[in-house]
Amino acid sequence: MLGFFSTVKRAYSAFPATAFHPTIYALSTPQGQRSALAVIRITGSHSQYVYHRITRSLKHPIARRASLRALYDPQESRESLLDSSVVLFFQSPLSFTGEDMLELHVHGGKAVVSKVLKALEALNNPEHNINIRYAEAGEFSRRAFQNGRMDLTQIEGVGKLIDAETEMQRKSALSGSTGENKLLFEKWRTRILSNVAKITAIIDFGEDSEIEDIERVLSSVEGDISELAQEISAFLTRIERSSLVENGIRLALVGEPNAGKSSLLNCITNDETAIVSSIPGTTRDAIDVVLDIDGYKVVICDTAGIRDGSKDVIEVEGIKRAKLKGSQSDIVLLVLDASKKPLIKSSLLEYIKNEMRSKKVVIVLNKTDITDAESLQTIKNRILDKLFVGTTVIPVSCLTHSGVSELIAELTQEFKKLTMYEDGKVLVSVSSRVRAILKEDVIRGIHDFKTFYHVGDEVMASENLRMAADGIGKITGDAIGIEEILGVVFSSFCIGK
Ligand SMILES: Nc1nc2c(ncn2[C@@H]2O[C@H](COP(=O)(O)OP(=O)(O)OP(=O)(O)O)[C@@H](O)[C@H]2O)c(=O)[nH]1
Repeated sequence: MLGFFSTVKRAYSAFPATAFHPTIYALSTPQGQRSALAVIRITGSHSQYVYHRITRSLKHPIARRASLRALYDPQESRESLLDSSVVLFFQSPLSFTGEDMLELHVHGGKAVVSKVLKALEALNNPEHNINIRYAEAGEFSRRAFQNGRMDLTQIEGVGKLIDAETEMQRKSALSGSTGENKLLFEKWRTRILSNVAKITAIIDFGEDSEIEDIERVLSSVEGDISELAQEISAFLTRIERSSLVENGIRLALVGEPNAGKSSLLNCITNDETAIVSSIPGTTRDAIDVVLDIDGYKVVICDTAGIRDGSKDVIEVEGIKRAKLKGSQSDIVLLVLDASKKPLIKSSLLEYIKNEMRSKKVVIVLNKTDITDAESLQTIKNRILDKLFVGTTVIPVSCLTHSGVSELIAELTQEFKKLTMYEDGKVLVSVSSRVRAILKEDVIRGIHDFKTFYHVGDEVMASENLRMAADGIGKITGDAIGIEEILGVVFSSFCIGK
């Protein structure tokens, strides 16, 4: 009996849902770049055919074994060697897409890649039912989804993993790509559906039951759903924190003219990895630099010096923008010139105290190389005791770089605090699609369930719970009518993914 079922299962799974779709191919490594290797992937029922034609081998490829093969142009004579390549074959269903898949690891020269791609294109022969074409964006992942190899959250997680630029972005993408989120969403869906089943039983058979039994079941449903709503809300908070990791923590350098803001930016960028080069505006405008600081994506903004009484329209505009950047940032670095008297003008002091009240402000006491130790200690005490009680003061010298590593260590602690949900809980990054469905379908469904539950309308209460469950189905791709969702998910993918 067991043998029969396992045979049936094998026969079924060996036949992917996309079996009659054209075989597709694409360059999976970056396009148009000279490199040691380039990987061309082919997926679909004609993958083996491609293998035979392009290697001129009559033997079946051995699955999951890398072998060195000469590649030939199938259209030309025996001498038409294209390249010598490592070839890997994956047999359906045990491949990324669930279909037969072939990988050609060719040399990464532009001419080699272009010639091999042309050779694959020439294998298209619709008259003989051999449909082979270049893949569309996200088509490999789409087939993986269609053949049940991954759900939508995993596919979106893989997309985020590929896009990750920093260590924290990589970490937060993992829960999606490894299927951890999928398991959590499935658990929620099952929990909601089991509560829907309980209410449905009461609607259908309630007349035959004792009133106390009905009330007991309904209140257990309400209790369980309330608990679940809290769990989902906590998950949403974790997602919100993770969006800081994804979009970058915004750090504004604010201070009076000549305090050393640009010098500090240069110090930090020298020490850390610049992910993207500086994005200049006009010389007096705010400048954003994107950095990787200890695994966190950080957008540092150098702003125009803030001072009163300027008549220069461009400077006035620069000051206005500097203040705006300060208020839009997550952390403000207030740069003060320790050698200057007064240390800070009252207008800037008031501005920081009033406008930056709700923000983390770190005071950077610059130019310590030209300030004696005694005065420095007096200034530090004055800041901590009078000017900005309870803030953090880091003395630095942009000239000698002293104190810069302490400043970076302090900032990293702040980044941790900003992005941490609860001790030990890792960040979780999901697509904006998933976030929207959780808020609009799932949380709203649960909210409306409670409203109808409290007025005693079990039918509408259960209908809204079902809507919440369908929302989760939309997230993972289990919902009926999924086609409209697929376009949204795969539109952001690149070719060969
Ligand atoms: N001695 C000393 N000079 C410094 C230090 N940091 C900056 N400077 C000098 O201070 C002057 C102003 O530095 P900037 O970095 O341009 O100051 P800023 O705050 O960006 O100035 P604005 O663009 O006018 O707002 C320059 O001459 C720097 O060389 C430091 O740590 N020690």
